Amino acid sequence: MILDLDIGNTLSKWRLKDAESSEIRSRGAVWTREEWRPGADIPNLDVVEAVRISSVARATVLEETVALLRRQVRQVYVARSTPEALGVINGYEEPGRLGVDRWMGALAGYQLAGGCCAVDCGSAITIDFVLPGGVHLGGFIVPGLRLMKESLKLGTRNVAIDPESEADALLEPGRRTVDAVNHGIYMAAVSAINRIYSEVCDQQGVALPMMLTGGDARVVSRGVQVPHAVWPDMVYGGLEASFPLTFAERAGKMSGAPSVPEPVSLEKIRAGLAFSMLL
Ligand SMILES: Nc1ncnc2c1ncn2[C@@H]1O[C@H](COP(=O)(O)OP(=O)(O)O)[C@@H](O)[C@H]1O
Ligand SMILES: CC(C)(COP(=O)(O)O)[C@@H](O)C(=O)NCCC(=O)O
Ligand SMILES: [K+]
Repeated sequence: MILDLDIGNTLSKWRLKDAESSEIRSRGAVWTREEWRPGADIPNLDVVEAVRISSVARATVLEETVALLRRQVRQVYVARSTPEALGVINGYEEPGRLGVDRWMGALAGYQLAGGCCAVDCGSAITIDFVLPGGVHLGGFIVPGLRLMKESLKLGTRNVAIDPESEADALLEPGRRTVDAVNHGIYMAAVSAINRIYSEVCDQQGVALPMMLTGGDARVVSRGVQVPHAVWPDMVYGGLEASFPLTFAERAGKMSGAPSVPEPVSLEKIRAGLAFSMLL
């Protein structure tokens, strides 16, 4: 079995993948914490022959996790943000400082679609751009839904936005604190994504396919007007592309990869921008 770890600032997600069939056997998430001890929530390492890790947690937490894993697992692969990988040129002045989850998302998006806009809706909402030739432009970081809610300190922290609620209901003015907060942070997130995407496509003269991932992707997706695909396992896709271990991965296949969304024309994006300027 292959154990893939996506350690974020809020949740540490894991996924067990069959090394022969490439089938996903199980998955889970535990709150990211300072020290890592295998508990009921981490799968039994006896069946694990390889671990692949994307982590944005503090270096010491990662080092400790890796040390613990190396004692029990033959192959441990730790993803790093590098100046170049798989045809993508890291756009950061200091490439190593780009969040590894963002780099994994960019690599997965590029392997799937070529040029793309990779949006990860987690503790933070990150928006990265890779041009058709593989040049990563860098990106934008916006507080995630939960962080925006917490920063308001209005006691609505535990009231999540209902992923099934109608999108346009979220466009209505809230008549209770929890609605005012949820509608507000939802609009802040989706407005930022829609506008940033349009501005960068306009600057670069290319309409890019957008992929959305992260724990809040489903909620945010309904408000994103840009044609896009939701790819929950996009960060894992970057691990599969970076450290291919199964037959399918060696053929470039990434689990759960969606079909590439057809972007709208550049003209339409520019018209939309011009219109928003008029408002
Ligand atoms: N099971 C869950 N427990 C807590 N938050 C969840 C859960 N599923 C989805 N979420 C939402 O996803 C967000 C965390 O998404 P995630 O992409 O895992 O963040 P990160 O990668 O920054 O740890 C939370 O802020 C919350 O809004
Ligand atoms: C921006 C992030 C905190 C997002 O992490 P996440 O929301 O997935 O927990 C992470 O990508 C990170 O720590 N980045 C390093 C700084 C940067 O990317 O510029
Ligand atoms: K994330």
